[in-house]
Amino acid sequence: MASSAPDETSAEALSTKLETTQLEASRDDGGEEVQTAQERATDLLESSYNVVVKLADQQADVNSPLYSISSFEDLGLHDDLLKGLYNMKFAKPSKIQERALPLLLQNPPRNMIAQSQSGTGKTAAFALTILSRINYDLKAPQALVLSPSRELARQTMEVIQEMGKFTQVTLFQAIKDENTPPKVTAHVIVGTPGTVTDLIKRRVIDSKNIRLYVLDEADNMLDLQGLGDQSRQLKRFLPRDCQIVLFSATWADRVRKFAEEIAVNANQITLRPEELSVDGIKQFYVDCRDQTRGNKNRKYDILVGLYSLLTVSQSIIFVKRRDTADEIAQKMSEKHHAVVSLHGKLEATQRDEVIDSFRAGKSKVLITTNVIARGIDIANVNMVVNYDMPTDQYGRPDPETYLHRIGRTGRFGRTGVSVNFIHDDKSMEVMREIEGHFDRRMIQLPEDLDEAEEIIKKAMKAP
Ligand SMILES: Nc1ncnc2c1ncn2[C@@H]1O[C@H](COP(=O)(O)OP(=O)(O)OP(=O)(O)O)[C@@H](O)[C@H]1O
Repeated sequence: MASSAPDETSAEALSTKLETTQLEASRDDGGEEVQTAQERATDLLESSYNVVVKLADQQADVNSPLYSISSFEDLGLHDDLLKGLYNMKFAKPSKIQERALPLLLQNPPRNMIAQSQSGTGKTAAFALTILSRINYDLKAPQALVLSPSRELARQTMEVIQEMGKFTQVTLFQAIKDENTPPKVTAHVIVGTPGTVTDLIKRRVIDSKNIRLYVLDEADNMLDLQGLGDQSRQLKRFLPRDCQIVLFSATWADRVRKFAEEIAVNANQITLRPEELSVDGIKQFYVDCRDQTRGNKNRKYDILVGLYSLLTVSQSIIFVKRRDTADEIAQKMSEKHHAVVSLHGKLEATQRDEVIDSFRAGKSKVLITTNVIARGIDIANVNMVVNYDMPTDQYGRPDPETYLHRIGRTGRFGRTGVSVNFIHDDKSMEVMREIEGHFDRRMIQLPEDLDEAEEIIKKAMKAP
């Protein structure tokens, strides 16, 4: 990398700018356990609801996952990367960045299994590692990032591109239906497991120089119920000394052992389930059970009723089935809501159009299945609706998916609201189990939708 002189985007200039910004913050429980050798810490969590967290506030709450004692300069990053970070208006590292980066960058490289609450900046942690480790003179793939969905792969690619703006980095997007050259020479490959496996097998991607293998949403990527096998199989194509980095907000016990098998002797940063909820996200439910009146559409009527009252900047509604997503989207469009639906049945190009239009704010409500439950980062999403509670393939409660879904709001210190729609005793049971898992009570919204709207509105504003 060419060295760079600090310019008007320097840390000082940036922090002065930040200190003049009006922000609010609050604190609550949460925590983190860093397990390099014996080091352990129990932490609290802070949330704020503006774009950046005021430095002074962060310093006041040492237990926030957004708090750190270091600066990016302290982490020994190259000037070109610092410039990239300032350009993205990142003033200070979050806790996961502060803790993970020195471990990720140590030599000889060590594997890493890391956990941090949703929206706390895991992507930047591995993106900076990648950009720090590349030999820019070698025109060959050196880092491979796998994501569970094309939407997340595209987003991650853009983040690395943006962060590496002042470097010579080149990237390749290995997702279905992309134009593929005969030979990929880009430094970094970001893709989904199926397409990457196919390209490696066809030798379009030469894996011999890959020194960094990152599984984002790694629990999902290693879970046999998820994308398991391909991500694990891919390891055999990689050099033996390749550094393996696994990141997620959730690590169900059943997948942790796979993680430890694939990332041997890894440094680990872990959280307890009760520390995982982001306090900026206020969790509600509405009881749509209707034993007396026999209104089959009650759940839908409440949904539309709420949306006609609420002023939400952007929101995501999660449903179980693709046809439900389309059906609700159609009905809500008829009521003049700017709605789109996204699920695995759409063509790749359609999926790209839908998510791009939502990201650009052209559509306000995105109705989707679990395809984008993970990782998607859209700042204006201030409400998530679980129209159907998340369950696994056997109908059992799926707390991990729940956490990822609601984590599409309340990102990096912002506030957000989640609302669960409970339509029968089974869905109530699922919600209660999820409450127990995270040790969090969800607040019931009143039947009167005007009152419910007031409560939601207040929660969206409250720090
Ligand atoms: N140090 C920082 N300063 C300011 N903003 C940051 C910083 N680090 C990350 N962000 C921003 O915070 C948001 C969330 O980051 P990111 O998407 O990496 O979260 P995550 O931990 O990967 O979440 P998830 O678990 O949902 O995948 C992004 O918009 C990112 O640009």
